Amino acid sequence: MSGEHGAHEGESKAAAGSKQDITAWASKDGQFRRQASTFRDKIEVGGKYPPEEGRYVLYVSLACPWAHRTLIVRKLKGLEKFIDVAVVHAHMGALGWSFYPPVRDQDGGYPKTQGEVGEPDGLAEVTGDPLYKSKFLRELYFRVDPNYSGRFTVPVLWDKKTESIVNNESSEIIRFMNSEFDSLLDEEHVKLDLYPEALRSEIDDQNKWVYDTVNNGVYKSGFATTQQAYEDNVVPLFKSLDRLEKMLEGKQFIAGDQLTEADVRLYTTIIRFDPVYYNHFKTNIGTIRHRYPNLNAWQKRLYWQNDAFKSTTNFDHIKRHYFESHPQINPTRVVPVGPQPHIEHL
Ligand SMILES: N[C@@H](CCC(=O)N[C@@H](CS)C(=O)NCC(=O)O)C(=O)O
Repeated sequence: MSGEHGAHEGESKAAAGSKQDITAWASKDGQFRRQASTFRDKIEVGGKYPPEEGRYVLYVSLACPWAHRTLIVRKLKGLEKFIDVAVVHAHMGALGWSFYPPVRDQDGGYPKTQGEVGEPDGLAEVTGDPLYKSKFLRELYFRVDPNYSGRFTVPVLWDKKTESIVNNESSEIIRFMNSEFDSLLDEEHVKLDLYPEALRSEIDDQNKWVYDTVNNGVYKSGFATTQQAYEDNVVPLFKSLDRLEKMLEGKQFIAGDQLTEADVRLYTTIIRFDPVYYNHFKTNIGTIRHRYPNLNAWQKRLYWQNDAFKSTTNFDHIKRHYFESHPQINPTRVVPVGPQPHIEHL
């Protein structure tokens, strides 16, 4: 279950020091490498973190595809009474995720540093930090480990009882959400198994290449700072989309004939593709809606026919986050109006 983000751990440690500008993403060779997550405990029956009503809080950004996975699975499995949700603001500045809008410069733009708490700016669904009224997500990490030197990422699954982080790796969080609450759920939610025994090897296989070339592939294309690094990633990304398009021919779901975590993990990238990645990350060999009819139909079915997908998809947060938070890519921070609609109707 581990290892999704394990490949390049040491590499970005230095770049992740709290004095560094955390928006300096790429390595010297122009390639973006995602750092491994640090907190890797699990919720489990009889374990240190047992399933218990009202005990946990999931800190998320509605913009973030990794956090989005956990929100979808929380809804699909009916875990609302066990796990509350806290939502950060969409803008991420040099100090990382914040629970408040940043203070704007006199000209209305965002300042380079972001130490101050700004006025509410009308972005709906930002909850702030319900537990500690923190200004920045980093405060939670330092609460647990004052010497923490990794990145301050969402999602964070927080335990109210021990005041600690259970886990900050989405691929693991969705796995224990899928199984470890079952003894406390109604039949319908127990029945929904997103990682069924019979499909595990198929799902594991797909997870590997989909993670590397699609989920992370869009970031590796978008954060590349050399032509070579960009092309080295954007081409495999579209090869994988072509492959997924073929896999979905005459099929409803990615793995087997049922909804699984493979659908959840792919959806959070595909739903952001036309509205954001296509132009912001220059992944513009084609759009989902024009080049990939099967993928488009698949994302529309999930969005329009399953509330766990629709109710957790917030295009305001998604668009504002990317276009406003990466000045090295979009210095004006102007947010494009299209595509219209963000997702086509069925
Ligand atoms: N290992 C993580 C990756 C999470 C991640 O990279 N989240 C991004 C937002 S989409 C983040 O919080 N980045 C902040 C940073 O790296 O400083 C997971 O899948 O849970």
